[in-house]
Amino acid sequence: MKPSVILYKALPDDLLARLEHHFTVTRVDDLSPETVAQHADAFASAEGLLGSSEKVDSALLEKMPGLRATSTVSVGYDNFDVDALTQRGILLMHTPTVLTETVADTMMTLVLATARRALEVADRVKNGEWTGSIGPDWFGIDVHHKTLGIVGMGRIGLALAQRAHFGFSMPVLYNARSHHREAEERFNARYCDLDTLLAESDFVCVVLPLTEETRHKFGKAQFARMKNSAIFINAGRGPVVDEQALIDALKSGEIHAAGLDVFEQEPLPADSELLKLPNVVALPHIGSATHETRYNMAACAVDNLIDALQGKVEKNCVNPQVLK
Ligand SMILES: NC(=O)c1ccc[n+]([C@@H]2O[C@H](COP(=O)([O-])OP(=O)(O)OC[C@H]3O[C@@H](n4cnc5c(N)ncnc54)[C@H](O)[C@@H]3O)[C@@H](O)[C@H]2O)c1
Ligand SMILES: O=C(O)[C@H](O)CO
Repeated sequence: MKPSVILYKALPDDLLARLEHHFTVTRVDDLSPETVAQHADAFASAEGLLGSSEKVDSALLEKMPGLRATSTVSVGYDNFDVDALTQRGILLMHTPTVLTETVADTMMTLVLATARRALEVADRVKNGEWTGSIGPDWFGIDVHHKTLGIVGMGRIGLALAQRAHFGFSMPVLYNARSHHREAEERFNARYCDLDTLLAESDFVCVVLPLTEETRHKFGKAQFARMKNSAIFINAGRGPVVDEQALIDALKSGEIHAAGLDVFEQEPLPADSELLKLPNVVALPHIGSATHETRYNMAACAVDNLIDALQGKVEKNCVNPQVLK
């Protein structure tokens, strides 16, 4: 008999067929208590779980006593209680690498869009305001040769450093828990403490995971250390930033602009003050959202679940200690 799995995300037809070749699949809309109650038998007997963007905590695991592996269609896994999974011997698989270049492109998009005010002036054109030669009130600021600071020098940080160094001749600063030799050797990136990075960077680019250590790492004090001309970019996780402190810093002129792909609350509420500020570019968490990359992430997650339930895990595992 095939193992049973719960699928809580839509998959392309060929990937669903691949999953169904290996498993008996129960498709659900979400992991809410109502959905779990409605499909209680399927949850109770499932050995695998595949999807994204839903909380997987002890309360859910209580309802899934047969669970052996979870597979998320994302690299970030802050919505999983990793300790609870590990204690129960359940593998957590994720999708690093396949999305790295696409997310770095998104971050560069935010750098360019905020510096050149691309969305703001394009809206003015659409509103019929381009009626003569444009003046300084339409101008942006240069990106090339400015200093770009990266907080979170992992896979995506490294791909951003590559773009900044080779594409835009930007000096790259970075802050990390340890030196990143490849970033230093290939992209001439300079390690510095966070306060120095904040004080010297023209663009402060954050691509940190959300952990207890990084929650609200950027608040009033950090924005105060940045240049008044600095542009703040966040594509890691929203709660890494104290959003009210960011709004205050943007309104008071403490910093110049912000480009954001992630928010404390997602979807960003339509009445958020961020949306009233002309110097904010807000994207709907599209870091990895291209057709190619979202397909590759889903394929990776399907293969990860097959590997995990067949005992063939060699990569993409968050808690490999479960295997020992
Ligand atoms: N906006 C999006 O759509 C999107 C897409 C992909 C990833 N992400 C986010 O980006 C994060 C990073 O992805 P990645 O593939 O580069 O991961 P990664 O693990 O390769 O890189 C994360 C880096 O952050 C560093 N780090 C962690 N805590 C730190 C701290 N307190 N101080 C300094 N550095 C610290 C780690 O050492 C690591 O080098 C993910 O965890 C996810 O939350 C967002
Ligand atoms: O972590 C990730 O992979 C992205 O944020 C998409 O959810």
